[in-house]
Amino acid sequence: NQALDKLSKQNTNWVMQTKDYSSTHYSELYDINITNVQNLKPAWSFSTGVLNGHEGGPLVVDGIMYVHSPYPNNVFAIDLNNPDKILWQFKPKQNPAARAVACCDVVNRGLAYAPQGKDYPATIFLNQLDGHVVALNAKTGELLWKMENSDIAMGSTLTVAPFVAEDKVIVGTSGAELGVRGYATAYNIKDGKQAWRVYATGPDEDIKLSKDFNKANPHYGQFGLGLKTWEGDAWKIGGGTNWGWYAYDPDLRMLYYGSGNPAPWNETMRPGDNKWTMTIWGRDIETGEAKFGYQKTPHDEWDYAGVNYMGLSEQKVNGKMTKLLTHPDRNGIVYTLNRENGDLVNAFKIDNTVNWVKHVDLKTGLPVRDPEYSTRMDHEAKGICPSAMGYHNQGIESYDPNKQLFFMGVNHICMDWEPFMLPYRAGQFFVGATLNMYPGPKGTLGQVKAMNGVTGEFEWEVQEKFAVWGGTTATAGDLVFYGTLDGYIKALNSKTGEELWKFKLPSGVIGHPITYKHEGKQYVAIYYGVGGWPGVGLVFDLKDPSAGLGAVGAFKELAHHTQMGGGVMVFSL
Ligand SMILES: O=C(O)c1cc(C(=O)O)c2c(n1)C(=O)C(=O)c1cc(C(=O)O)[nH]c1-2
Repeated sequence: NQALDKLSKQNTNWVMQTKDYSSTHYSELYDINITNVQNLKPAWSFSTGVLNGHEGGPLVVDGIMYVHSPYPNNVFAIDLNNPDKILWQFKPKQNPAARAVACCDVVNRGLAYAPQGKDYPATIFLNQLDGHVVALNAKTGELLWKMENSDIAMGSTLTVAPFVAEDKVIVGTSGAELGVRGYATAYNIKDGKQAWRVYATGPDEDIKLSKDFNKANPHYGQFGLGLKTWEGDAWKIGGGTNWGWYAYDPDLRMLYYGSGNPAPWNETMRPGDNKWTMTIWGRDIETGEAKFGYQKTPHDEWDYAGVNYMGLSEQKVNGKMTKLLTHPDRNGIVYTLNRENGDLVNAFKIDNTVNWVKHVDLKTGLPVRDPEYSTRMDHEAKGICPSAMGYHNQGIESYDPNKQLFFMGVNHICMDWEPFMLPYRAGQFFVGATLNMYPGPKGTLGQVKAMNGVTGEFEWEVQEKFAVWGGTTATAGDLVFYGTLDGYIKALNSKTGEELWKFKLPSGVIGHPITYKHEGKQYVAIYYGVGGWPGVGLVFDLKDPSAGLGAVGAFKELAHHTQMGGGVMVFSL
C-alpha cells in the first residue's frame, strides 16, 4: 500500500504497530535526545476504562490518536489539538465466552490503519477477541464491515494486530493451546471479502506452496510435508497459529511472519517434524503463495512458538548489500535470513545460557540438540533455558539503520517441564504438560540488548528485574525507549545502554512506546496496563508455581510492584 508506506515514513505520524513495513520501530525525530530526555514530563493521559493487559501501542494519524483496549476491545479516536475530546468511540458487543478460551489474558496487539483508497475511505481495522475482524471509518467510527475469522467454539480467538499491505488486510489466529489449526487470511480492504487463506499444516494446497517453494534451499523441505511429518490426522489439531507480527517488502511484494507451536505441547502425542509449525514464511502478497519456509524448531518439545518480531534491514553480507530478515525466536536463537530466498545468513544464541540446543548447523538449518534438556513422558526435565515463554516473546523490537543495531527486550526465564497425556476436546485447553518457571542463571528475569543481526555481536546489555515484555522503540535522538512490567517507562542511550530517564506509570507495561510530532512538538506515548502471560502473577493463586501454565513461579513478585490498570500516558519536554 503505497499511501501507507509513504505515511509511515513521515515521522510526525505513527501509522502502523510496527512503525513501518520493515518493522524498524525507529523514528527519525530527534528533538527529544540524549541531552534533554531527563526533562521529559507527562503531558496528558487517558484511561481506556478497561483492566487487563494493554499490548501494542496507539496509532497517530494527522492529528488523531487511535487508542484500543483489550477485551471488550473498545476503540477511541482522540483529538490531539484537544486531548480532552473523544472524537468517536466504538464499543463492540462481543460474546464473553471468548474470554474463557484466550490462553494468555484477553490482550489485543493493536489497530491497523489504511489511508483512503480508490474505493474505500480511510479505515481503522480492529480484531476482536471473539474472532471478528472489523473495519471502521477512521473519520467517523462508522462500521464499514465485519467478518468472522475465528470460531471461539473451537477455541480460536484473535489477539493479533491486523496488518495492511497493498489492498489487503492480513489477519492471523490464536488458539494453538486449544488444538487450533493455524492460518493467516487476507481480506480486501474495501469489503472484507477473503482474498486468500493459508494454513500452517495439512495438504500443500491449503498451505499454498508455490511451484518453486524452497528452491534455493531444498534441504528446508519442499512438498507433501504438511501431511507426511504428522501421524495420521494429528495435523488437523496441530496448532501453528500466528498471533505475532508481520513485515512486508513492497519491492519484492513479499509478506513475512512466523507460525507458532504445534499442539499439544506434549510431544509424544505428535511424532514427526510437525511441519510447518515454527516456520518463518516468505509469501507473495497477491496470492499468499509461499516462496520459502524455514522451520526453526522441528518437532518442538518446549512451546517455542515462533511468531515473534520480523525485522527487515539492508546490510552487507560478505561485502554485498543484502535484503535481510532478523528474527529473535522464542527458542533463544536469533535468525538472520536473506529475505529474497530464505538463505540462512546467521543463527546465534541470545546468550550462552540457552541450553536445549548446542548450535544451529548453518548448512542444514537444523538445531543440534542437547538431549539432557529434551522432554519425554514419565520424566520431569529440569533447568531448561529458555522457558516456554521464550527468551523473546511478543514485543516489537527496534532497529537503528545508522548504527545497524537491533534493540531487544529479552526474557531471561528457565523452566522444569513434565508432560502428561490428555484427550482432544474441541474448544478446550489441549496442552498436556506441567511447567514451573523461574529466573535464568543471570538472576534477573529480563534484559535489554543491542545486537548486530549479521555478526551476532552484542554491543551492550542492561539487566531488568522483570521480563521486558513489550519491546523497544529507537529514535535518531540516540535513544531507546521501553516499558517495564513493574510500571516504568525508561529511556536508554542507544550508544551505551546508559539509563537516562524513567517515570513510574500507574500500572505495568506490556506494550511498546511510540513517538510522534504534533504542532511542531515531539511526544512519546505508551500504554500502561499489566497483563499478558506474565500478568498471571497478579490474578492466579500465587502459592501454586505451576498456575498460569507455569508462569506464576516466575512472576509472583510482580504483585508487590504494580496492579492492573489500563490507559495511555503521553510525555513531552
Ligand atoms: O498459540 C497460540 O495461539 C498463542 C496465542 C497467544 C495469544 O493470542 O495471546 C499467546 C501464545 N500462544 C503464547 O504461546 C504466548 O506465549 C503468549 C503470550 C501472550 C501475551 O500476550 O503475553 N500471548 C500469547
